[in-house]
Amino acid sequence: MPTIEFENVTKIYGEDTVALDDVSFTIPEGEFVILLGPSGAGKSTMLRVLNGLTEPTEGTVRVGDQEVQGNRSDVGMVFQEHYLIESKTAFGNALTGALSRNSLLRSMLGMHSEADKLNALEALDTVGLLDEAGQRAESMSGGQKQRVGIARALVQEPQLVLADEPVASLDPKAARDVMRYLKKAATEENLTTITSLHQVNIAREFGDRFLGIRDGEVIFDGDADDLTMEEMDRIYYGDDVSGELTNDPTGTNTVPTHTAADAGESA
Ligand SMILES: Nc1ncnc2c1ncn2[C@@H]1O[C@H](COP(=O)(O)OP(=O)(O)OP(=O)(O)O)[C@@H](O)[C@H]1O
Repeated sequence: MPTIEFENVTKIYGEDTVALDDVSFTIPEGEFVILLGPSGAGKSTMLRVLNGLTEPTEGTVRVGDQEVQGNRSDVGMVFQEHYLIESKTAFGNALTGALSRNSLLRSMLGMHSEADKLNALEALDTVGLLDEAGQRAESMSGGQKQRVGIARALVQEPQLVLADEPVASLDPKAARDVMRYLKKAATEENLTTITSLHQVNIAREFGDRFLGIRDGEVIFDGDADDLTMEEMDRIYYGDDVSGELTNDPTGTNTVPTHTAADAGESA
């Protein structure tokens, strides 16, 4: 699996919306990285630049020794919405991950190779859903559907996995389950994985490394021990406002998305 490298990457939307501001970092192979930051900080843009859906205005993004140019089929994506085909089984949905490797005709005819089928079953096993392989997506829980989404990404045989708020719409227990399986898959396959998350406590449990993004800049780069509550305050509320997270009465530290960034201060 390749190293990821951002070198002085800037992304400006339209005339003057600076989503990424001269961002540089390197992620070694197999690392499980979590992006933290308020709404509008630039996390999704970072993921989109990595899978080639968005082109940087300046700078270079490399996966391995190749510069990212255009959409990549070797990146496994997991989204907040699972985008499963509800009428298909878990197995059928996982198999769609093989589409990018097969011809359109073969795919339309449902002619999947034995290797693809085996891959799909192994991927479902990895996310703990082998017994549910024959169950239709429409009858699965939100957490199970997200795990099928992870299986589908694994069947793609990706070089890296990017997950954009994969547990945002789940309750805390289901969210932990999904993250546990995502981490397990990444560890078993030594997959470099980058996930954006708003649930701070869940993030701390699973991340090897955290990048704190604010106003398009990486203002924190460290592990769970470095990620103190003061650092979290700085990432989510900036240098001016503090104490919001440290005083969180619920103890869940699920970061509200209605931060200053929403009010347009980051644009
Ligand atoms: N397609 C686009 N066109 C114009 N501006 C955009 C576009 N996509 C994002 N932006 C702007 O770029 C900035 C960064 O947005 P981005 O979606 O990357 O943030 P984010 O950290 O992922 O936020 P969230 O947590 O809400 O998903 C914001 O100011 C946003 O409004």
